[in-house]
Amino acid sequence: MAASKVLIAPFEVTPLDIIPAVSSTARATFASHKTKDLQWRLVQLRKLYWALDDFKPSLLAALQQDLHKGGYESDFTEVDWVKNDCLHMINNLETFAKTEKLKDVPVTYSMMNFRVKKEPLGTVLIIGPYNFPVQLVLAPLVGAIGAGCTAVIKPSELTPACAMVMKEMIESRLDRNAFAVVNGAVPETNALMDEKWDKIMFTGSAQVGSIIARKAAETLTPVCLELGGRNPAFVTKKANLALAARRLMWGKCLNAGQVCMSHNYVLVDKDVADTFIEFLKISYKEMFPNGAKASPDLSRIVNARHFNRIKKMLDETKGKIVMGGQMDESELFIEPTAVLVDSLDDPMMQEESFGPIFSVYPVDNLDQALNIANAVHRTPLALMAFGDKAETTKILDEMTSGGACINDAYFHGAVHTVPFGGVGDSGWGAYRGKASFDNFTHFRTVSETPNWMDKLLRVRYMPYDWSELRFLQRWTNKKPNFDRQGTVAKGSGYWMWFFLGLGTDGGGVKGALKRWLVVVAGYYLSVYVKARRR
Ligand SMILES: NC(=O)c1ccc[n+]([C@@H]2O[C@H](COP(=O)([O-])OP(=O)(O)OC[C@H]3O[C@@H](n4cnc5c(N)ncnc54)[C@H](O)[C@@H]3O)[C@@H](O)[C@H]2O)c1
Ligand SMILES: CC1=C(/C=C/C(C)=C/C=C/C(C)=C/C=C/C=C(C)/C=C/C=C(C)/C=C/C=C(\C)C=O)C(C)(C)CCC1
Repeated sequence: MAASKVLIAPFEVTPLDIIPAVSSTARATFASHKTKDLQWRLVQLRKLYWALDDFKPSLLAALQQDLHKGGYESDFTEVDWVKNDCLHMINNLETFAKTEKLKDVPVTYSMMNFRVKKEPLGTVLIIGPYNFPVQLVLAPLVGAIGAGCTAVIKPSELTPACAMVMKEMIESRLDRNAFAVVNGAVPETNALMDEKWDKIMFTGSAQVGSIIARKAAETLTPVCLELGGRNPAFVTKKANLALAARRLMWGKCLNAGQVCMSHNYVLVDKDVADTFIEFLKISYKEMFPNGAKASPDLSRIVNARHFNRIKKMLDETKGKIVMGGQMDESELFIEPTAVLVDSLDDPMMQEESFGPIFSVYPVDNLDQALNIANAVHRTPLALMAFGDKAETTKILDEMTSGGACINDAYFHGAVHTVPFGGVGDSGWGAYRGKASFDNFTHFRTVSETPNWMDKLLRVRYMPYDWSELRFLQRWTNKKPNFDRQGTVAKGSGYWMWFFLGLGTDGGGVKGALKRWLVVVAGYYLSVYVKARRR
């Protein structure tokens, strides 16, 4: 799609003195209750869908201008991706928003209609990063609209063209009193943080995330934090090395590796390290036959500061560059680069790359790989595992991460309908699909006591009467099926199931059915054999 002919307004910082009014307008709109109407929310989501369609040329041009992001990636992972997200919310909103009957209620209270009512949290602030400047503010917005919140968005100032197009798009197409965009950097974010919000959703670095969380704590404002991490990839001897190399290369080349989930380093079995590196080079050639610099498909680094941050990692590494290594500051170009390292202290292991460079660290075995990965960063945002079933199971069992992908680069985080989020210092909370709705929703438990029940409720009123309590307890308290050592006691119920299930408690009902099947088959076989003998 041609993106070059579109005119984008120069970046304009929102004046600090209007920020309180922007926030109070959004709060007043929420207080009017109009956002609680599902039809109102659906109309806003439908308008956002068509706004994305109509503004697509401007958004693609802005992504090209800010990040040199090609139209293909911009459409696939930003504009079209959010359109699909919008449709998913529109198509499922009624189900997500439905009041749910609570089933885990003791029979004693079952007539009190316990339920969970889904209520919008209120007015929320969405702060975005630069790497997917459209997706990472608009997907949270889809969740906020779906949940019935009003919202103010603060896009990254490092992608000014995207910020300006989104401001125009949102404020011209959505309810202006409910949704607004504030543009700017630290002073504007600080001014926004001085306002009262019902939730803050922040996507960005762990360093700024902790500033936001600290400030939010002063007013006990809940936060959803989507942060970064030093994400490991594991490649064992049993992995398909060619595929692992190709898929990991994709993960490092999409958006020039400026992807929060992409691998920082690859822990590869030392016996196959050389072969793996050869396959990386082959994949590079296949993806960029004329070299990465000449390709329209490789984004550039967002600015000189980040270019120099990445360059410094390469300058300071003690490792050996085994693929790539070219750079051109005038174009903010960095070639997809692999560095063979042998020390945990290497900057290529310790710092978040957030660019097209990664390290390859040969290991003796999977246990060593897991020890290293847990030492580098115990709670990364993502983890990628290539190996056989037993190995990938071991990796998932012995190391945590926000999300994980087996046999691919971060595909668990590429789909708009499934929950996405970090763990520990890589993030708090999740969103996307139903999780986006839940992220901005208060799950309010409601019960309703009928008038006629009052006689039954006598037991709770003063003056207390021990005999009434004992009576209630005799009828309603459940008995434990375990002793003081924590061992499950084998009572009459256990033995009944033991005999009916033909011995052992393994396999549950399915196991018992299988055993019965064997017995019945054996019986018919013996009848058949006897009949043949006659
Ligand atoms: N988990 C995720 O979904 C996810 C997605 C994308 C990026 N990230 C992470 O984000 C980082 C890169 O993005 P970035 O450089 O735009 O992040 P950043 O933290 O520098 O900036 C994010 C936002 O915070 C604002 N900001 C910056 N400094 C601030 C301060 N001192 N006080 C208040 N606000 C401030 C910026 O204006 C921007 O809008 C990487 O660490 C990456 O891993 C995480
Ligand atoms: C061919 C037919 C079919 C099968 C089609 C298949 C299997 C298609 C596969 C498509 C793939 C692999 C698409 C990849 C998409 C990648 C995306 C969208 C990446 C997204 C990246 C994101 C969101 C990044 C986020 C970054 C963050 C959060 C932080 O920085 C059938 C089976 C459909 C039948 C018809 C024919």
